[in-house]
Amino acid sequence: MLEKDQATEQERVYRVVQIIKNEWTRLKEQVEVKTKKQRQQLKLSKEIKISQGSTESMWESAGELREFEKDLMIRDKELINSNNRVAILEKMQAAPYFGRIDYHDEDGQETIYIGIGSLFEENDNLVVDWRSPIASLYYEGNIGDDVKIKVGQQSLAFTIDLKRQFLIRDAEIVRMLDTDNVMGDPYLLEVLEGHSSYQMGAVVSTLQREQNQIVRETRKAVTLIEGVAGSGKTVVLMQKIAYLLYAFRDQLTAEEIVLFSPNKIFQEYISQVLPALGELNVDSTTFKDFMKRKVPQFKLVSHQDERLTNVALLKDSLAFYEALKRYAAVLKKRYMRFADIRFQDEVLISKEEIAALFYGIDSEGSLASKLLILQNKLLHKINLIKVDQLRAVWVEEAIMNLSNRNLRHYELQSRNKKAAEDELAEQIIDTAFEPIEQKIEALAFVRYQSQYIHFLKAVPKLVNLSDFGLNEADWKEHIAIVANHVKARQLLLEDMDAYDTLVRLLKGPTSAKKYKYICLDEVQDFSPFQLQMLKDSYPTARFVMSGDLNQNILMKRMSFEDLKRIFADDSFRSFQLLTSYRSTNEIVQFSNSFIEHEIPAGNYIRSGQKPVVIQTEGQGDYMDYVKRKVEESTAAGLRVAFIGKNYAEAERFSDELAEADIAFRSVQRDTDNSHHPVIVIPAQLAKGLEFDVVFALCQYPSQNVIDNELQIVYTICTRAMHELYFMVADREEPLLQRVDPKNYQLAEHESGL
Ligand SMILES: Nc1ncnc2c1ncn2[C@@H]1O[C@H](COP(=O)(O)OP(=O)(O)OP(=O)(O)O)[C@@H](O)[C@H]1O
Repeated sequence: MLEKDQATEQERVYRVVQIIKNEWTRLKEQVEVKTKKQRQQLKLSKEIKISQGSTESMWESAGELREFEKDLMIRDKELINSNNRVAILEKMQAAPYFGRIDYHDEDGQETIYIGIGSLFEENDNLVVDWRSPIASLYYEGNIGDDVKIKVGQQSLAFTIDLKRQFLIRDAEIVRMLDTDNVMGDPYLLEVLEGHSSYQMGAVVSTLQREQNQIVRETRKAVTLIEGVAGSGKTVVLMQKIAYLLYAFRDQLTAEEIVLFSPNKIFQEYISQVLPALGELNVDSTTFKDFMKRKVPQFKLVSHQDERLTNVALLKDSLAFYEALKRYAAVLKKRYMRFADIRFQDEVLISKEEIAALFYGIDSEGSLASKLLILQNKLLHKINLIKVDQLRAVWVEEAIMNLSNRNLRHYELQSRNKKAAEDELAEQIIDTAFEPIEQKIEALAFVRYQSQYIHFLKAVPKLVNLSDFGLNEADWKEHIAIVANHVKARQLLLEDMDAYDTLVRLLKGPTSAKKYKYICLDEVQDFSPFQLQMLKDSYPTARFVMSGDLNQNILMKRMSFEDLKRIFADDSFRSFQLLTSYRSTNEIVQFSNSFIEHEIPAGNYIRSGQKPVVIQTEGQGDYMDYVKRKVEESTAAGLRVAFIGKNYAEAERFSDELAEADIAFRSVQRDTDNSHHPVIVIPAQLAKGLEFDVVFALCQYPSQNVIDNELQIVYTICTRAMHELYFMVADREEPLLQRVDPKNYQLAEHESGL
């Protein structure tokens, strides 16, 4: 029966693919023509700019220019949409859809096919976009289920008669399956049993019901996707971005979304997910890069010590953020650091005068608005000074120094020597004062760096240092370090955050970008300060965050309490994903030994071999065993990662591997290339990634205490999809003591098997 069906389905695939091809060819031609036209228009608009000669023609062409630019922008949008569509159609030519649902209600029976984009032939909907409301049926139900879905404001109920999944490659149906409740989701299993890859792909055909519900929730201003390792938090976040772009396509563009990832390796790992769904222009960045762009005058320096110091913990905290805000409020009354405004090596308006003007302003508004008033007052003052300067000696000298030709030109224009000289003097003064006015407009009369150091000095009065295990002497010592950094034009990330926040409090919001959605993956690695800062910098933005507070590698920085405080005024919804799709049941069980609190059980999806414990002390040559396993794995096309608890341990093991003559690549920085079948990597850089085979390097005696060791080990183990090897010095290792012996096996070289 299914075979006969397959022939019919294959016929349909051919027909649909032909229609896709036709649309693709047509659209691609259109895009080429449009791009060419746009280039010509751009050239034209440049020429118009150049022709801006006399005042009159300048106004004419400025109007013209605006028209052109408006037109270009609309065209640009169209072009972006067409480009996205071409990308989707290109993918759909190979696999036009992945699912079919037959359903009925009292009005009759319907069949829909679901793919990554929609396709019409006249009024016939040949493929339905996976993000459309009706496509929810595919994710929400199975044969025989009555499923309610929301279409606009309406809630509709349908009964599902058939759920068919396709695997189509190059327009050929490779496999086709009718699924029911009993079988579960065989496709999912097949996908999960496959090998890891260097880049994550889109997950649309096997998105699970609980994931689909998160993807489609759009009402709340803040969404937190919480879940155990490997439960698809990143998958859901990415699919959600694609969903938002579809659901709000009339109001939201890709440029209005920003996606933060924890590091560059991860950024690259997920970089193809959205393009695979036809969304090409979402801004993806790491927080470090984002800050580097915001504070370009400083170089970013990293901590010498991997551990988060108490000082860093303080600077990452909400208490520090609030201290900064309180400090800014005090600045309205005192402590502002102004610089003299100078002209021709002389003080034009002294810092004392500026301060008197500033504190004399009676304003209930923010510090920034008070500074704006000061700015206007200063500009006004400059205007008065300019009038005063009309007869100044330096102006007369400048006129004298002008060539006769220039002078003649002015005299001819005004036909009056006196008026010509006045006009000239004004021009000379305007030019001379322009840089000063620009500085005032840029609020450059505030000494931001000195103000920041002054804030740091005030911190002991604003924060209880002892809450962070610090005393005044520690703090003083730290200020000296920051002052040296500033002198050398460099800052630590947390100083960049605080410095930029102080500048924002002084200048008001300065960012040109207006993000409507801010998406954060691995939110637990952000500091509360950073999150609050994003929230205040983009007050109208909505937030979608995903994270696992069990994997708080960078110490307990973000807590639920912090999140609740930051988003206290917003509608907030958090979801929990409890099933790990990445790792085998055995790996999940083993890894759970490192979680200190109770976790609700998720579903077990698939089985594999028990994790293997390798003892490195007194058990013969374990490196022979490691070498054999690596060779077997790479021969089978599996990717292997040796993951250390920190940079030093990864480096120590790199030496051992090199000695054992095993080919590998060491990844020690987030700009290193991680594309190699065998890598050695510290946990900090492996977050979010996954490998077929993982060796957890826990055999080294700790040289210094590792904070959050359990969370780090949990993260390491949960990077494994199929095989986990846990390397310890011996069975007395406290970490191993946490694991029930029935959840692991010993390496063959030890058990003598
Ligand atoms: N519905 C699904 N269908 C197929 N694969 C899935 C599904 N959900 C998750 N996966 C796969 O499971 C793996 C883990 O997903 P993902 O990286 O999104 O999890 P995570 O919760 O972000 O993990 P971690 O917190 O450990 O980084 C990926 O390979 C992903 O493709």
